[in-house]
Amino acid sequence: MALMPVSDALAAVLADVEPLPEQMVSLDEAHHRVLARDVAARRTQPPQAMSAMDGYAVRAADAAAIDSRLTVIGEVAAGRPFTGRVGAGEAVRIFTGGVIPDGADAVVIQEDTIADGKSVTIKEAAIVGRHIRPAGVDFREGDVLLRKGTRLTERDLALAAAMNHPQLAVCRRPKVAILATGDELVMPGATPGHGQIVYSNGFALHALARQEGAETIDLGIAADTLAATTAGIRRARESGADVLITTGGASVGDHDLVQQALKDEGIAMAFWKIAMRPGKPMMHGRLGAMGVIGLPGNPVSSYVCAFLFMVPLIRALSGRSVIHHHRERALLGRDLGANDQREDYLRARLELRDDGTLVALPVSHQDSSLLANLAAAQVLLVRAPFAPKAEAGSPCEVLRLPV
Ligand SMILES: Nc1nc2c(c(=O)[nH]1)N[C@H]1C(S)=C(S)[C@@H](COP(=O)(O)OP(=O)(O)OC[C@H]3O[C@@H](n4cnc5c(N)ncnc54)[C@H](O)[C@@H]3O)O[C@H]1N2
Ligand code: MOO
Repeated sequence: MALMPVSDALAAVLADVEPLPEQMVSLDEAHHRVLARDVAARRTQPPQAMSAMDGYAVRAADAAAIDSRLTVIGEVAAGRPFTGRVGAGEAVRIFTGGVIPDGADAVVIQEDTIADGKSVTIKEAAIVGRHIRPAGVDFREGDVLLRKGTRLTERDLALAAAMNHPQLAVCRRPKVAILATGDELVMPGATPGHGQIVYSNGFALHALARQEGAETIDLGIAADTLAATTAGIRRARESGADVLITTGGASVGDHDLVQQALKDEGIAMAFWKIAMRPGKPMMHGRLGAMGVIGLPGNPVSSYVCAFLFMVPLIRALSGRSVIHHHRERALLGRDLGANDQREDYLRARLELRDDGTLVALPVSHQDSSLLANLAAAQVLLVRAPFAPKAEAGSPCEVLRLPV
């Protein structure tokens, strides 16, 4: 198969992907979940005009002159409205959040009054509407304030609560099973034997998937045999995973068995090999209802491909309306040579200059095994296939990596 352009590969990964079914969750469980439906206010907020300050509710006309003296006929606190009416020459003691009594059209703050038993002297002229929050100034019953596809922030939760929703309809979290392959891999903390490598890819993949709202299933490390790889793939299906992510064994070597195992299990392979660097040997297909992304084993290739393909897939399954990474403009921090047929995703540091411009400085060693400079990078600098050489200071596009 020929190398597939990155944009075509991404379109294939996302083709026909539908948001997962909805479920109701309490507000406590809804943080960072994705709304499956629009949410309309169940009440008007505030439901009545309310005081924004502690002071006196008055008729502005009676309190327009300094030293006006008004009779205090009652008190209103938050949750305890005053049932009477403020008439000429009268005032009602009021506290923040109290319902403005009938007849009153202004609040004079406590600091601008002198209270004297049953009367109050006004020391600052009242103005109609001053310190009053009109009914519905925040929102009205029926207003749609949260949209389907929104990933709920903590602020959205407060708003949903104020709209009187104890629960929200969200999409089920995607289940992402992660299977590593490689005889050479040992877990962190072990003492690696000669030629052994410490397993690292899965830690980034699980964390990235979870950060995007997925539930992850750890299928461990399969040995480089067809039987072990196939067993891992079967466990993914049995676990009900929506997505299987494999890492390693994606290339052309004698021990690269992932593609063969997937084919033996009946995968409908959409592509293998992308015109990108790092990440060329990535593959994608569907095994029944389960989407499969076969990531390359090189640690940086594995991460960059997951960032570019797994993340949008998880977002689409989660029901998010915004699934694509946002490209930002920056200036190139150093000269770059002409590019070949592979779209490049260069690890780069991002600097903010005093004049507000962003400068992306690609690290000098871009080998796909180098995790230290992946961790140190803040962005991936995107270079189109066959981009001509570019000088420091010329415009470029970057994708910010998660913090
Ligand atoms: N003749 C060719 N050789 C290679 C090609 C090619 O086109 N022709 N492509 C190269 C590219 S590009 C990549 S990327 C790699 C990807 O190969 P695999 O997916 O088969 O990866 P492995 O061989 O299994 O591993 C590569 C490397 O990464 C280490 N690794 C693997 N898994 C993990 C893990 N979970 N944690 C940490 N490190 C891991 C592994 O030990 C190897 O060192 O193929 C090139 N070859
Ligand atoms: O695609 Mo590989 O990731 O160039 O090393």
